[in-house]
Amino acid sequence: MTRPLDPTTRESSTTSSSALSNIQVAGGAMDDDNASEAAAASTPPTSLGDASSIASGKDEAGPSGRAKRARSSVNYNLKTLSDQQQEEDAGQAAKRRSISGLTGRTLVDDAEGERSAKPKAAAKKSSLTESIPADLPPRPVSRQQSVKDRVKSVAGKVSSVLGKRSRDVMEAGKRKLEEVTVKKTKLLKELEMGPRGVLDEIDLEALEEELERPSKKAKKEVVKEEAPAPMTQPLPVIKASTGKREKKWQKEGLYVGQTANPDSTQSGASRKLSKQRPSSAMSDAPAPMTSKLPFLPLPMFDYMTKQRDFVIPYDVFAPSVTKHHQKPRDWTQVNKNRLIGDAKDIWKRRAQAKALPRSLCGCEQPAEGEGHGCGEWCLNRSMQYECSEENCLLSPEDCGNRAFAELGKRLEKKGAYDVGVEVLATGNRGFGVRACRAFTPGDIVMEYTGEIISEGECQRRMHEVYNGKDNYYLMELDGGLVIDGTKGSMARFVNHSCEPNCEVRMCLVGGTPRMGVFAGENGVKTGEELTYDYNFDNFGQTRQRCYCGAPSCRGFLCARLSKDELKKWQKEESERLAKVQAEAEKKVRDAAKAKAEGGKKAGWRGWVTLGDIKDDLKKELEAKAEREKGSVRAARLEARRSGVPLKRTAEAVEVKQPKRRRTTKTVVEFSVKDVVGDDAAGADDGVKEEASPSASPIMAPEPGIDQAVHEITASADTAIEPKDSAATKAPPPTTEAREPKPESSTYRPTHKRTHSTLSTGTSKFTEALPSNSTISRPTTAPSVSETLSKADEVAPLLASSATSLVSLNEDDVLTIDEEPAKKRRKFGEMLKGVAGAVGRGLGGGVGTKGKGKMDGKGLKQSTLNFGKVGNAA
Ligand SMILES: C[S@@+](CC[C@H](N)C(=O)[O-])C[C@H]1O[C@@H](n2cnc3c(N)ncnc32)[C@H](O)[C@@H]1O
Repeated sequence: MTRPLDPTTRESSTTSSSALSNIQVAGGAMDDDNASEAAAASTPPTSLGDASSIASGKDEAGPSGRAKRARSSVNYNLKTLSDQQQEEDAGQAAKRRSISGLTGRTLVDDAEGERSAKPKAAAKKSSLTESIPADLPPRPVSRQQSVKDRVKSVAGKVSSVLGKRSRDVMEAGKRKLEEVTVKKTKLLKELEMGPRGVLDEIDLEALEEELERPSKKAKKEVVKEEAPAPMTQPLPVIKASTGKREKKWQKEGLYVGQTANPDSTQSGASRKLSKQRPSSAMSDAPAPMTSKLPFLPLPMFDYMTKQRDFVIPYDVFAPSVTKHHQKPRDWTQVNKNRLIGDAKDIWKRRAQAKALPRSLCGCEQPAEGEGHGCGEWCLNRSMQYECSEENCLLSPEDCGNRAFAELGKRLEKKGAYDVGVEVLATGNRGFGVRACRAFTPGDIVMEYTGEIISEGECQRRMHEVYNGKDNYYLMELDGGLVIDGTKGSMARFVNHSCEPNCEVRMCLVGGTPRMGVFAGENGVKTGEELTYDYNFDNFGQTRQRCYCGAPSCRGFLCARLSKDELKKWQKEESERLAKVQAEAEKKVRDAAKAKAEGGKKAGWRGWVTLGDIKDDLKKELEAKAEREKGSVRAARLEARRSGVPLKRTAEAVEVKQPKRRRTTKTVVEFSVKDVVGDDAAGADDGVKEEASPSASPIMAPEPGIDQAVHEITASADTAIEPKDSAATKAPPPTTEAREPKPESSTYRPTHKRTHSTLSTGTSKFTEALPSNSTISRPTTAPSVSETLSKADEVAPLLASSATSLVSLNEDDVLTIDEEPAKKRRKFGEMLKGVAGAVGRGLGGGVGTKGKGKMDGKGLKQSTLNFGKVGNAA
């Protein structure tokens, strides 16, 4: 017969209750399986034999209706144990109670106390006892919670604390429970050996606490176990702290934080969806997804799970950052084709021959949302005709084969975005073209325009005009015609690539062939350099290296070379390089050799070594002395030295003095370079003459100044003639011929000047000189020493009789101005100064620009424009 179990009795204690009975009750409170085990295991050995216990136990268990697993080794009869319990004397019970430490009082006292404290419970119990048949032993009531109960409640607490977080926490609790069960089993085994109050040794309070507050280690474990299921996108790597907080930048835009492989985290439906979604040719962005992110997904990700057309509202346009960068110089931009020379005839003939009746392409109107018509199968398109009103029934909006018309409309707007391209310098390939907007596959980017020439003209230009140039802009058009983009559109700057993003196609627009640069099959992104495959069979005379940088680069601006060709080329190239190197080395050796020989001729054009000048000077003085041997001049000089006057010849006496005349202003300008000589000067300069046309009576220049002016201008004049010409070799006029000169006698230069009539003879001062007339700088001129010696000679003469003031302007031009006699001396001084300056230049080493200031003492601050003077080494 079963007895109803009042839950309150489990907590209350009766006189008959004991520690042992507690165990029994606790066993009853457990689930069925454990109950039997616990009951059996927790029952202490009886005084009865084990066999009878087992037998009676079996008998008693039957009616209770509880499933009891038979234990092979030991089983205990609860009923027997209960009876026995009742028969135990109070002393024994009190002893046990005191051992248990649950209360300090004896069991009897305890029982009595409890009875008085809980009369209701006792009354209830008595009523219950009354309802129980007398033959049944009173049910022992536990006054203390069983170990298992407590463990369970602790586990419950644990799970209530952490349970919501994870099942794993529960698992941890379960493990603890098992541990406790093991401990308990051990304990009961010990009890089997005799009651030793081992139970009391278990610190249940501590255990409870331990379970309530898991250790740090346990916490860590829990956190570890709590970590969410692995995500497809690896979590950011946490670096060892450097003590400094580093900012973590997001690498990309919208898709940051998404997994790299959305499939693994996507639901079946969204996986399917993402497969259906067409991958954008223009974007590398991963497909949107909803994954188990550590944070809530942004709203846009929700939108992205739904399939819909996605249109970027506007094309991204990057205005040029190279606006002020280097721009091509020799480029005349021409945006329309121009027929040149015989190309016109070819064009006409071609037009006549091709004047076929046009037919309609017959393409159908595209359905709503289907894009453009006149696609791949358009008849016009396949024949390289552009559709127009004449050959296509579709509207311009619906037709997809009107590239040039579209381009025309775009360019009409003239905006930078509409043009969409810009020229910029590339690193190693000259100029190139960059897209400053995106172009979808097949879009026309620009037209290749220029001069349309015939093939014959093309060959001629190649050999005569562009020979030796690095860049050619010749593009074959059609039917023996070529577009020369030298004067053409921006398309001429498009470089070659072995993996291009554009292609060049010819199209007949209204019967006229036009070349266009079209975006390739992958389109063109903003900022990309436009390229197409030149596809040269042979690019110019030499093979040019290709610097396109594509992985499949062919290496050269030509069709791919065979292995043999490549080997041959490499051999030739290495030979050529070796030759160039040898030449360079030879030059260096020669220079070193020349330096070792004393620096002679070691310099380059414009440099004169000191040794050269000294040698030249010496040689020329000797030659001059030789020339003048027996000359009138030599005689005169000798006469001066000796003090014996020179006897004048009859011829000389006959020479009439020219009539003195005065001009208001006669300015003769000489370049210092003309004075000091071309081999020293090295730059173009002129000798300017300026004279007032109005002649006024002036003093005729004295023979001395005439001679001086002659000498100076002669140095310029002779320079126009080759040095070895008869004029320069002719002996100088005799003294008799020059001083005094007959009025009619005029010194005429040995050559005709076309642009200037610088007067060199006295009578010529009467001539009206064109104002600012200039004598071009001679290409060859007397050497420095020649000029210097002349200057030395001329100076005293001028000092005594010159009528001109000579000044030197910024452009190293000597200006001779007619001035009162008191200033004449200065000319001589100046020339001396020139000589001095030359000397200083030689000593100082550098004289780069003819420039000077003159004061009473001579030329100051002079630097002479005959290049660098000094030791070239
Ligand atoms: C039609 S032009 C292109 C524009 C040219 N870069 C310029 O500055 O005028 C062709 C020339 O550009 C150079 N070039 C073009 N593509 C090149 C490449 N991939 N590698 C090396 N040079 C290239 C070659 O000198 C070639 O002769």
